[in-house]
Amino acid sequence: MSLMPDISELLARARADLRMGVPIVLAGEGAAILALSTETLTEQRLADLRAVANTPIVAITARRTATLKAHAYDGDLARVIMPADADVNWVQAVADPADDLKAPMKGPLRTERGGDANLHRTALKLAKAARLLPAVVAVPVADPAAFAAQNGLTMIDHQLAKRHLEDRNPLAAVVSARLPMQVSEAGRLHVFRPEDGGEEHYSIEIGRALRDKPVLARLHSACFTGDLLGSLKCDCGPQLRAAMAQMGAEGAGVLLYLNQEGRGIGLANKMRAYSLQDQGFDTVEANHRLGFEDDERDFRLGSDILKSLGFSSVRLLTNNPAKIAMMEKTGISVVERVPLKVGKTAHNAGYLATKATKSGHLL
Ligand SMILES: Nc1nc2c(ncn2[C@@H]2O[C@H](COP(=O)(O)OP(=O)(O)OP(=O)(O)O)[C@@H](O)[C@H]2O)c(=O)[nH]1
Ligand SMILES: [Zn+2]
Repeated sequence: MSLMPDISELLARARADLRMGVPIVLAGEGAAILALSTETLTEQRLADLRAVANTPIVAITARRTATLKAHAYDGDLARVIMPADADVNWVQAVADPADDLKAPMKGPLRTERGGDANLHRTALKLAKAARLLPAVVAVPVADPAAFAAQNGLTMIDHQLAKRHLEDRNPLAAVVSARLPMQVSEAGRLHVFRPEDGGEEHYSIEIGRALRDKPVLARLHSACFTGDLLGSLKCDCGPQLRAAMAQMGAEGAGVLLYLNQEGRGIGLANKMRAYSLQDQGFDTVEANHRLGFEDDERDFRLGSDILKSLGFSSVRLLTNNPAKIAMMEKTGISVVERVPLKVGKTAHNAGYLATKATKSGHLL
């Protein structure tokens, strides 16, 4: 018998540690690093890191590196060498594009060439999964197991982590209950929880959705600003309401409400992106300047939930061809694409046009 947490539980702990500003230990074969999120870094922790090894690296994604005009010798990421006198402000200016235009970085950034960046790559994936900026400060650490035990830190085995981060966490159906709604009195809300205790996702059944026929379905990614606040910057709120209205009118449908705020980067990062959009960057450029890809969502989640509810075929309400492709690839057949062309405003015309030209959305 062992009460030890497994790798998915340790990764959940590591995400929480990064969010709190506590370092984690990533142990690979023959090498290990101590890593901290740049976003939650303090001068004290930086000094502590330097006491462990006086050679901190700031790992950033190649997207962020391109904006900083540095070399990403590691391909998808770069290991920026910290000058001896660099402080937390310096680290945060590397990681966070908020002041890129106001205070361009002085001098070229030096990045590591050669050596192994695998541990840093995994640390960046963890920062993204923690919905933080994708940037970490890291130093090498000898004897990682003893170091983690002495300091009470979470230690992650790199090989296990790498494999686990590619998989998705199995979802458990937690509870479902009747929910009469304006669009249909026959509603039912199901709550799904990932095994690692991560963010929950919801499925809302409207009317009587038969399992042996294609169901009218929508995979809706959470948009706090659009869904709840009536933001005019996107089309999410009107799309959500139009999808539900159509399901109500047809008498059946299933709405998946996926907690993938900001195309999977989280609300804080989405607001960072909005602030860059006010500096003139479009929705895709803003994501890249922050160090993210255009879209960080995993739509396999949607097919997992549909399958667990017993659906295998859908009429999908979407303008996004990537959602259709992912459904088909993961065993849900899309017999029809039902367009959702609502919610165009003077504020979001540019956003919708960018989605059409850069992300292949159908206008
Ligand atoms: N990063 C980022 N996310 C945004 C921005 N505007 C909206 N979003 C997010 O984009 C997502 C939109 O999701 P959906 O409407 O489900 O997806 P879609 O890819 O537009 O596809 P369809 O609506 O199905 O056509 C939500 O998670 C929003 O929070 C933005 O400017 N930047
Ligand atoms: Zn939105």
